[in-house]
Amino acid sequence: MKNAIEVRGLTKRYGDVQAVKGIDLDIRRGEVFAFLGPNGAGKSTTVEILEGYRKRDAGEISVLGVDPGRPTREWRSRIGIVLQTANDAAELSVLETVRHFAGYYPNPRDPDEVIAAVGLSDKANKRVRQLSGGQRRRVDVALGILGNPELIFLDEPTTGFDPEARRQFWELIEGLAQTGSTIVLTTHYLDEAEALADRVAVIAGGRIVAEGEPATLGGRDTAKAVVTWAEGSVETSTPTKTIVELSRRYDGEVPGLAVHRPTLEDIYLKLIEAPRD
Ligand SMILES: Nc1ncnc2c1ncn2[C@@H]1O[C@H](COP(=O)(O)OP(=O)(O)OP(=O)(O)O)[C@@H](O)[C@H]1O
Repeated sequence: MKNAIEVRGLTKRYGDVQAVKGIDLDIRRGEVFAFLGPNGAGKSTTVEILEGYRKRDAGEISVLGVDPGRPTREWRSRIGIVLQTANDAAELSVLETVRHFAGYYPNPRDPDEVIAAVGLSDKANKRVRQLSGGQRRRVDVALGILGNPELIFLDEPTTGFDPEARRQFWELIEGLAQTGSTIVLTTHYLDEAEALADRVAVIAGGRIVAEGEPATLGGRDTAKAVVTWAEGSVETSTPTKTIVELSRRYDGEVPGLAVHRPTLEDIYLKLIEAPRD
C-alpha cells in the first residue's frame, strides 16, 4: 500500500453548517503533510474523521488500509495522536507519565528512549507540572510516539512556543520523519509548513483550494518577481534583466535594491480570499 491515507468525496455537516464539502486526498507513506486554512475551514473536522474520532456523512476513507469509521484496537495502536490540549498528569514526573501510558500499548517503545528522542532526558525526573509550556508539549509528543506509530497526527503542535523552542521542535519532527513515520499536521504557521511539510493542502470553506509542495503551491515558483529600489518598483518575470538595466542606469550600485518573490504566506492569503461557493 503506497498511500497511508486515501480520501474520496468526504463530507460532514453539523446542523446548518456544511463543515466539509467534498474532500479528495492522498497522503503517501513516509510523507510529512500539513493542513493549512483559516479558523473554521474544516481542518479539525477532517483530521478527527481520519483519526476515527468523528463520524463522516459520506465518502470513502482508508487510513493505513482501514476505514476509520470502524476503528479497531489494533489499528488505533498503529496511530499516534498529539492533540491541541496539553496533557495534565501534572503530579507525575516525566518518566512516570511516559511509563504509565506505555502500559496502554501492545508494543511500546522504551520510555527512556522516547524521553531522549524528545530531548527531555535531563527533565525525566521532574514533575510535568514544573515544566515550561514547550517542554510539556514535548511530553505530549513523547506520548504520541510511545506506541511506535506508523502514522502521527499533530494538531497545531507549536502554538505558544518561543522561536527557539519552535526550531527545536521542528528538528524533533524532522527526526521522526527520517525514521519513516508518516506525519500529518495542522498549523497556522506558514513558515512551519514550509520548513516541515513535503506537501500541504490549503482548506477553506470545507474544500481543498490548493495542494502541493510548499515551493510550488499556487504557482509560487512561476509567479512574477517584484524588483524595488529607492525610486520605483516593477513586477517582472525577468528580474535579473531588470537589475542589469537598473545597474546601468545608476552606473553601478542600485540604491535600496530588493527582489521580492511571493512567500508561502502571500500565496496562502490569495488562495483563501478567492471566492469559493
Ligand atoms: N461539534 C460541532 N458542532 C457544530 N459545529 C461544529 C462542530 N465542530 C466544528 N463545527 C463547525 O464546523 C466548521 C469547521 O470547524 P473545524 O473545527 O473543522 O475548523 P478548523 O479548520 O479546524 O478551525 P480552527 O483553525 O479554528 O481549528 C466551523 O464552522 C465550526 O463552527
